[in-house]
Amino acid sequence: MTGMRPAEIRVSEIFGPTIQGEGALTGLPTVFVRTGGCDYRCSWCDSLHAVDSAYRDEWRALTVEEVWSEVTRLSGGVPVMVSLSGGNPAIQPLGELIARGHREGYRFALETQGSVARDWFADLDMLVLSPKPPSSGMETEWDDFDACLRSSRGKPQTALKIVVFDDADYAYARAAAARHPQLPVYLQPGNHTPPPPDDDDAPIDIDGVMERMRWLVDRVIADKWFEVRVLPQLHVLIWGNRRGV
Ligand SMILES: C[S@@+](CC[C@H](N)C(=O)[O-])C[C@H]1O[C@@H](n2cnc3c(N)ncnc32)[C@H](O)[C@@H]1O
Ligand SMILES: Nc1nc2[nH]cc(C(=O)O)c2c(=O)[nH]1
Ligand code: SF4
Ligand SMILES: [Mg+2]
Repeated sequence: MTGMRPAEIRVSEIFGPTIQGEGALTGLPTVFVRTGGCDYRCSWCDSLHAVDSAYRDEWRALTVEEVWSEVTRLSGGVPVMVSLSGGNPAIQPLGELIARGHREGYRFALETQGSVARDWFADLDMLVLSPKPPSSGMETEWDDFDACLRSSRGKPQTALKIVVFDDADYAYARAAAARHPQLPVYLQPGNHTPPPPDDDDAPIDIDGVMERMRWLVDRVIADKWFEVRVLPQLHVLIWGNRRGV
């Protein structure tokens, strides 16, 4: 139809290139497109500025072309990995953006909790499914999670990435891994200090992250869980919970 504005993407921030700080692609130069809005409210979410509607004023409704011009400007036109995160990026119309970037040789990873499935998951290069353990206060609907896996049609590289704070979370991660024996599993120690609204540079509890890291390593070794990978959030070790890195 003529005169219709193309579908808009609700964007909280676009930043980078920085290094991917989490999971299988840790260390890889990446541009982040962080969308605004989430169907979850994890008690320890470290990206509340992309979740809480108190931050709505900061979010922008952008067309694919507008998002794309920021991504290419940031990367200097050189193809790079683009991570679609949020919030829950699955609630945004991102299929066209992925097609646009692929035409220019960019690659796309998506981070989602697995609550909303989209056909365009099959067009991703990497799908990171991060179901939420008990400490988050959220309940996993495994039917929805399985729908996400079906939508991807086995095309993108796919991984499970689970945040662990305590014993109950660890047991949840074990059960989630057992449900999906075909998926590589990444365990990520939780960081307990989400940024207070106006202070990006608030110190994070690195000692706590390191303590949970040592505890997690001990747990997986004691259980002879030898297929798992245990990784801290590298960007948090380097920059704390600062935005834009
Ligand atoms: C902010 S979320 C956005 C994407 C999507 N909503 C999700 O949760 O997968 C990106 C990643 O950060 C993780 N994360 C959020 N808060 C965290 C915290 N306090 N400590 C460690 N990881 C955290 C999430 O579990 C997820 O794997
Ligand atoms: N460097 C860096 N790596 C990340 N990996 C996942 C992130 C996220 O918040 O989704 C993130 C982030 O915000 N920064
Ligand atoms: S699902 Fe992700 S973005 Fe949403 S509240 Fe939980 S950690 Fe934050
Ligand atoms: Mg983060």
